Amino acid sequence: MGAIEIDGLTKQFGDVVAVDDLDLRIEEGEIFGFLGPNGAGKSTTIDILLDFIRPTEGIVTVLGHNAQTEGKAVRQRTGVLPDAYHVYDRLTGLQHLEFALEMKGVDEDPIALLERVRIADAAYRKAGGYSKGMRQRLVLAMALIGDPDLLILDEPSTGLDPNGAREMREIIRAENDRGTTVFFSSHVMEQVEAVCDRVAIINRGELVAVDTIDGLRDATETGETLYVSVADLTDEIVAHVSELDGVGRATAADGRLRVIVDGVSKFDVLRAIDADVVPIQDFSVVESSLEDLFVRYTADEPGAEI
Ligand SMILES: Nc1ncnc2c1ncn2[C@@H]1O[C@H](COP(=O)(O)OP(=O)(O)OP(=O)(O)O)[C@@H](O)[C@H]1O
Repeated sequence: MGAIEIDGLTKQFGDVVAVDDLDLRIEEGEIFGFLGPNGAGKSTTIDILLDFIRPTEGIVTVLGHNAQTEGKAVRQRTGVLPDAYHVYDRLTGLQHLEFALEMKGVDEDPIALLERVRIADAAYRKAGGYSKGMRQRLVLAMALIGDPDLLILDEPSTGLDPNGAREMREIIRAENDRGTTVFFSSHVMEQVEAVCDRVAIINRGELVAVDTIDGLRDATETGETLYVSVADLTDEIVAHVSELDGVGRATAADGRLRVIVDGVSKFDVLRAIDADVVPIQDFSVVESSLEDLFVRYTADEPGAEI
């Protein structure tokens, strides 16, 4: 049994197809990243997993329960960090936990939960004075009540500084070590690359890739990206390079050309850029990052940036 099984899921809002015939299976014990550009259908899919909205078509099973007919059983065993969450400014962190424990009818030590998300030292402070990252941890602590088998996190790194993002990764790993399956959506590619066993990329509601990050690299022609420095990089140069033979995609990145080579040798492409487009000052070849792969799978226009 997979932790999450999505079969033929479609969701339409009027004319908008938010999710289009999606099939996806997340195994128990995985840390799974769910990626896609703005409007790709991530939150809609998550809302269907939790039965906040109903699918137009398809069947979704979470922890062996039909998400639509057995939503209560799903929610009992699932902890959620929603995209938009609310904390009560006048209640302390501890009071939030006590309230949530009572609502769930669970007898656990609230301080231990706050320790797991590393804000126990702020237990007696009002949440109104918490930083964004502390609020996020507080909501995560509430999600951990009852030791859920599955954690669903919608953009858990939003608003966190690099230290906060690293600590969020450590918390995700620690929960996973306790046996929890983690399914999270994110735009922060480094975060996903550092922590996920597998990822799915969706674009315009459709699944475009699902694999390990190494698997995604292997599935692209070279798994490598060329970075080329030229004197004055303009949109015209990017467009011209995009049209060269053997160029899968060309974009501008930090003042350099980022070129994904498709089916020919990197040197042929470098030679063509130098001879036909613009003199090359310098170049480097790097293993494709998840961000490179994401651009490759989701950019609809040549030269488009994420
Ligand atoms: N309640 C709704 N009514 C109409 N259209 C909706 C509704 N909810 C979502 N959509 C549309 O469905 C598509 C998918 O939206 P969704 O929020 O699932 O994307 P997302 O991948 O979570 O995006 P983001 O990364 O920006 O949060 C978008 O075109 C969005 O406008």
